[in-house]
Order: sequence, then structure tokens, then C-alpha cells
Amino acid sequence: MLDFFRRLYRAILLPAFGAALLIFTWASVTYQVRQEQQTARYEAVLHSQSLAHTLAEHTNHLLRQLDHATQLFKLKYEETDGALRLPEFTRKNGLLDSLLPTKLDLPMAILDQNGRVVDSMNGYFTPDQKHETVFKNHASNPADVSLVATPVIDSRTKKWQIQISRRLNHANGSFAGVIMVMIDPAYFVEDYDRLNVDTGGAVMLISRENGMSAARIDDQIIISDSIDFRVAQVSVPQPSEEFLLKRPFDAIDRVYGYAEMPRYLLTAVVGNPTATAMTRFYSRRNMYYGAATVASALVLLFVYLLVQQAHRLRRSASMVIEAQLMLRAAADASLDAVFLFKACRMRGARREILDFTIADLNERGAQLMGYRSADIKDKRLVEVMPALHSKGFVEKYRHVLESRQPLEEEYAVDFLPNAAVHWLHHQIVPITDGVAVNVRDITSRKETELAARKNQAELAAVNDASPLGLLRADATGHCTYVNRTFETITGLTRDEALGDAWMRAVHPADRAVLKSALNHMARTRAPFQDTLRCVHPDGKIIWVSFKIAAMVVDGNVYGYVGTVDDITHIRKSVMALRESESRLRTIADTLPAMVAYIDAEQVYRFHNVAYEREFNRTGPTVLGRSVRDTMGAERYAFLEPYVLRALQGETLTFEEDDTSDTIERTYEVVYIPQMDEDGVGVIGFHVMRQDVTVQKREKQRLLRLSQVDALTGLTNRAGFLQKLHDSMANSRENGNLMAVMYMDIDRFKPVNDTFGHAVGDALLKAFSARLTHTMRASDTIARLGGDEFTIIMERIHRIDDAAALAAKIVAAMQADFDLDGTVVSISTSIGLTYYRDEDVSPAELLNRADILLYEAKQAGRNTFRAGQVIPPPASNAA
Ligand SMILES: Nc1nc2c(ncn2[C@@H]2O[C@H](COP(=O)(O)OP(=O)(O)OP(=O)(O)O)[C@@H](O)[C@H]2O)c(=O)[nH]1
Repeated sequence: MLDFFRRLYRAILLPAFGAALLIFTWASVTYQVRQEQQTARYEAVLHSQSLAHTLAEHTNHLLRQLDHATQLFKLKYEETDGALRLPEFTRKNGLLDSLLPTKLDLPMAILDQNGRVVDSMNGYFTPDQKHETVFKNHASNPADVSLVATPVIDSRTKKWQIQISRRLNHANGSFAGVIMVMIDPAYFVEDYDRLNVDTGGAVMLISRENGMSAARIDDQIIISDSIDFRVAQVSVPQPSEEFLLKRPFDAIDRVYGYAEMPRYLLTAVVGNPTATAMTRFYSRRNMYYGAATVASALVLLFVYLLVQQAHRLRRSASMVIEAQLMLRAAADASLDAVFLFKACRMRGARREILDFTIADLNERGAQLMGYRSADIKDKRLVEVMPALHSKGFVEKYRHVLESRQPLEEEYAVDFLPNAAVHWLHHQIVPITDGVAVNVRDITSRKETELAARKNQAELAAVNDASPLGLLRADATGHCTYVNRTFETITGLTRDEALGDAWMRAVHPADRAVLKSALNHMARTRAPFQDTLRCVHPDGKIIWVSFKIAAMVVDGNVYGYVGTVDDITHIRKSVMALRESESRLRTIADTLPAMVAYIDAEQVYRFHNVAYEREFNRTGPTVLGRSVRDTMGAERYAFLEPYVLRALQGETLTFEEDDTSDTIERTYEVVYIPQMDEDGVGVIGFHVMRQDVTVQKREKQRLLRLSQVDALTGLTNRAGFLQKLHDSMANSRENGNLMAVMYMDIDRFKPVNDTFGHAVGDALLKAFSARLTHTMRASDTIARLGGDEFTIIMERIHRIDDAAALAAKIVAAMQADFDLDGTVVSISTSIGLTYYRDEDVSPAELLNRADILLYEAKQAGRNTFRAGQVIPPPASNAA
């Protein structure tokens, strides 16, 4: 409510002041105008009165002259004893001319003592006037006085006439008659010009008796038998009287003045047109009103400007308040601590600054100091945080305030209550008798910067430690950075390399390569890699591999990064390697064997011509293809286990049969793994593949030879032992029962001794043949040596089958042998042993059979002895 009235007061104060000023101005002007109007009217009335007096004097004069004329007539009349007549009296240069101008042609008449008109001129008179009051008065009154009659309207001329009459006497003094002179009052008012009346002015004579009037307005004569008027008393500025017509003649308003003529009962009235009479006043009034209008306009303008100004001021004030509130809000919402410090000065002339008072602060600022803002507002810094004094901050505030130069700096702190804050940034700005301080916690940023600097230093160290030369260039190709390795490789110092000079390091013949690389980069923005030569200042040629990539942001290249690698040694090594490779390839190509190298991905990386020939035979090119693709699914299924073993690091040799041709061929394949540099991982394997078909056949032949007894054609001891080993393994694997017989020819020595060694040999052959016929084809018959034979019987279904066969052999050998005419009779002894899933070696098993043979020999020969059969395991039995 109070605010409403305050606003209302502010809103209407200036307009009210302006209105009051206007009212006062206009009231003053109106009052002044009114005063001047009254004065002007008064003066106009006086002027009219003056003219009226002039008119009255003129009229009085004429009427007196008329009176004198009647007196003169009376005198001459009575001197002539009544003989004087009017023509004589009014003749030119006569008596009347001496008094009145002849031109008046005044109506005149002479009445005798009976009231009859005896002479008249210039007008009509009633012939008998003895009953007229005037006549009676003269007849009855001998006094020589003139009588002025009340104006009357001449019935004939319709003119207003003033009649002056005088008694005529005889010589004896008796009544002789009356001289009468009539005058038209219009004559008085006709003398209009003499009055100096304004145009439109009115000159009037009014009869006080009957209200008749004669008036002249300009050239117009107005006769009225009645006129209604009144006299107003005017008291301002001085007492006066104004003549006012109740019914004006015309529309012209006039200021009238009047003068009474009591003797003739007439009133002279002169009226000047108000417009003329008040001209000066009107002019002054217009001037006043004009001035007032101008003043009003000025006042209005002034008030308007003041209102505007006030509005602007209020708005400015409002904006200032709003700005203050916003600043306050901004300060409160600020992430920074904001303080306003006011100076505390020493009393005295010097007014030295001793301390600062916290005039204002936001909550963040209070938190920074470890308080709430309300607790420390208006307190001095020395009370709140003495460290600001001891650490020199107050001195800085003082300096900023006195120098009026803002100060901005970053600094480390260790005195704040919040120990986590290590770094602050403050900005000190001078204000009126104080400073505004904005403080920001930049600990995080500083730590980030420190980390960034560390990273930068680390990066610089990494760059310098990099085996690669590094170069950075801007978008125009100007070099902005090179590392130490770049200096080493190119032979240029960093200062020499910056800008465009780094191009000097490139061999002149290879600069085109570099330019084409840069053009390629600019066009495609794809990384570019190539090799070129650098020339050291001493002329040494360095081969480098360089790679350039564009730094692209938002589709625009803002620079390039390049790496330079000294590949001089590598190049030499590569050249040497290539030479070595070439030699190796030549050697490999001259080898009949197929040589290849397969990597860990099972892809062919190398093969010799023989390999090529082998696979060209089947069509596809090998290099770069996988083993599976090259070999086909079927062959790969066979090879895969070997390939995987080789990739596990195993060196292995195996045979591969190739049945794709009409002739079955056998290849010996050797896989030799290639270990990586650390000797742990396998990065591939070498393949040596050679056709061993011929060798295998020969080998088989030799093998066969090595396992056959030359005399009997039976399997020899080596073959027997191999077979026994394989059979035992097969028995163990399948759970089959097998038997081994060990037999010896009884008393063979005497045969040799009796018939010779040749017969002995023949017996051995015949014994073998009989034995072979006795046994199954699946049984293996061997001659261990001398007269000792063994038989391996596999997959025996019944135990008795082996014993029965042993008996059969014993029986079969009892028959004589006819050896080309030499009949020999022998017998044989047999040791029979069984085997099934035992942990027994072949030699041991054979030893068992030998023991049983020995038992058979001991039993008298020509018989056999069988061992025990070990029952099958419980699980198997079941
Ligand atoms: N003709 C011939 N005799 C051989 C051959 N190898 C070994 N002998 C002889 O065969 C004889 C084997 O005799 P033994 O088995 O020891 O004796 P044995 O006379 O058969 O007596 P028992 O076996 O006890 O009945 C020896 O006299 C050898 O010299 C050979 O290849 N040919």
C-alpha cells in the first residue's frame, strides 16, 4: 500500500507541479487581462464620455445660439414694434446669420397673441396653437425666458424636433406673441466628423423626457421614439458611469459615454465600437495570452522533460537496482569467491590504509575462508584471516586501490581451512575506496596443467628417445617441430630444420618423391609411405623410410605429422638377405625335393621350383594360399595333424602316399618348425617333400631280405621278433589269445655228422616245408637259427587248438624225410606258451616257450609241453 502511494506520489508530483504552475500562470494572466480589460473599458468609457461631453457642449452651444436667435428676434421684433418678419430675419447676411449658419434652414414660426401662426418658414406649424402648453406658458408668463419644449415628432416630416420659443411683447410690454424655432436634433449628431468618432461609432442625443433619440452611425441616421438604456456604475479602476443600451441598434458592440444637458433635458451619448476602443487592450490581451501560451508550452515541455528525465532516472535507478540484484545473484551463483573489501584508514591527515573490511561476499567466498557469509560480513580481514596480512595480500589490495591498476595473478596457498585447495587465481579490481576481489580455486586446473606438462615432457622425452625421426608441419608444409632422432638422421639441427629448410636434407633426386607425397596428402588425406635418401652435410647418404599423415579437424587439414626411419642398415641387410635368398632359391630350385615354407596361418610363403612343378601339375598357384586350399579337403584331412604338430614345435617326418596318379607314389615329408627370435613361439615350418617311392621299394625289399631265413625261406629271428612284438601289441589291444611255439629238431647233430652238412641243410628245408604245410597261412613260422623254429598263432579261439596243432606238428615230423635219396628220420620237441594282455616282453615270452621246450626235451623229446593260460581279466570275462 505504501509502495502504491509512493509510486503515485512519484507519478503525479511533477504533473501536479506543472498543472499548478499552469493554473497560477493562467490565473495571473487572466487576472491581469481582466484588470487591463476593466482599465481599457474604463478608459474607453472615459473616451466616449469625453466625446459625449464634446457633443453635449456642441449641442448646448447650438441650442444656446438658438436661444440667442429667439432673443435677438424678440429684440428686433419689439424694436420694430412687431413688424419684423422671418424672411427679413433669416435673410442672407441678416440677423440670424450672425448667430447661426443660414444653411440650417431651421423651421421657424411667429405666433400672434392669439396663438395663430402669422409667419413661418422651413416647416409646417399648426396654424392655431393657442391651446398649446408652450403658448399658454408664454402668454401667462411675462418673464423673458425661452422655453425648450420636449422633443416631439413632427407629424408631417416625421422628424424629431426640439422646439425653442420665446415670448414677444408689444412696446408696452404686453403679450404680442411667440417666436418659435424648431431644430432637428439630427443636426447635432450630423456633426459626426468633428467628434472624431471611430468607424462604426454611434453619436446619439436622447430626450430624457420621452426617450426619443437621434443617432448617427457612420452615414446612417437613426431616429427612434423610444430608447431603453441604463446607466451602470463602474468602480474599477475608478468610480465612473457607463451608458448601456438595453436594445442595441445593431450587432456592433460599443462602449458608450454620456453627458447630461439638464437645461434641455437631453443626454448626449457617444459610443465607440468596443472592438476599436479595446484594440490596444485586445492586442495586449493577445500578447498576454500568447505569452501565457508560450509559457504554458514551456512549462508543459519542461514538465514533460522532467517527467521523462524522472522516468529515465527511475528506470536507470531501477536498472541499477536490478543490475545490483543481478550482480548479487551472479556473485552468489558464481563458481568463484567474490569479495568487496572497503578500506579502513588511519585517522588523521595521511589517512593511511590499515586494513580492509569485508563489505560484501558470496557464500563461496565465505566457504573459502571457512565461515558463513553472515558471520564475517563487515568484519576486518585481520580478524577473519590474519594470513592475508602476513602473506602480503592486504598490501596488494592497498596497492591496487592506490594505483587504480587491476591485478591478476595465480598463487599457491597453504593457509586456507580447506587443505584441499592449493592453488588460487585472484583478480583485484579497484572500486570506490576499496577493492573487488574475485578468487577462483584453480587447484584442479593446476594439477591438470602439471600433469599436462609432465605428459608434454614425457612426450618430448619419448619423441627424443624414439628411434623414429618425428616431424610436424603446418598446413603449408612449414616444419614446426622435429625431434632429436630427426636431427641425427637428417644431419640438420632443429633450428636448421624448422620452416622450409628441412627439404635441404632430402636428396635432390628424391625431392620429387616428397613433393608427390605432399600432393598426395593434400589430395587424398590418406597416409603416405615411401622411401627416399637423405644427404648429410658431409655427403653421407642415408636411406629413410618416411610416413606422413595429415592432421584433419572438421574436414580441414591443419598440419602434417611425419616419421622418418633410418633404414640404411636394414636396407643393407635386406639387400644381403635378398642376395642370400636368391642364392638359397637357386639352391632350392636345383634340389629335386620340394621345399616350401608355411607360416603359422598355414599359408605358403615360399616354395621352390620343384614344389611349383608339383602343384602346377594340379593347376593352382601355391604361394600365398593356404595348405587347405592348395591340397584340397581330403589331403588336408590327412596332413592337418602333422601340420598342427609342426606348429606346436615338433620336428617330424612322415610318409605320404599319393594315389592320384596311376602309379602309387610315396613321398617322405619332413616338417621342421621355425621358431621365432625368442625361441619359444612357432612362426611357421619348413617343408621338405621328396619322392621316396623307389627308395621305399628298395627298403621294403631289403627289409624283407633282412627278415627271411636264407636257407628255408622262413622268417628269420629278426623278422620273428618284429612279428612277435606286433602280435603281442595286437593281442593286448584286442584281447585276443595268442600262442608261441618254440621247437627244436631232436638229435639233428647226428644227421650232420652222419650224412653231411648238405643233408643237414636239406633236412632243415624239408622240415620247414612240412611245417609250413602243417600250419595255417595266418600263422607265422620262423627259423631262429640252427635247428630251432618258432610259430606264432594269433587270434586263437580255443586253447586246445594250439595244443592240438603242437601235437599235430610232433606227429607230422615223425615221418621220414626223403632227402634226394637219403632217408632221414627225426622228431621234434615243442614248448607251447600262451599270451593275452600280460605285461610281458617278447623276449620273456619267448623264454617261457624255451623253458617249456627244455621240459619237452627233458621228457624224452618227440613231444610238446604247453604252459598255463592266464584267464582273461574279470571285466573282459564278464
Ligand atoms: N647241416 C647243418 N647243420 C647245422 C646248421 N646249423 C647248425 N647245425 C648243426 O646242428 C647241430 C645241432 O645240434 P644240437 O641241437 O645242439 O644237438 P642235437 O644233436 O640236435 O641234440 P638235441 O637237440 O639235444 O636232440 C649242431 O651239430 C650244428 O653243427 C646248418 O645250417 N646246417
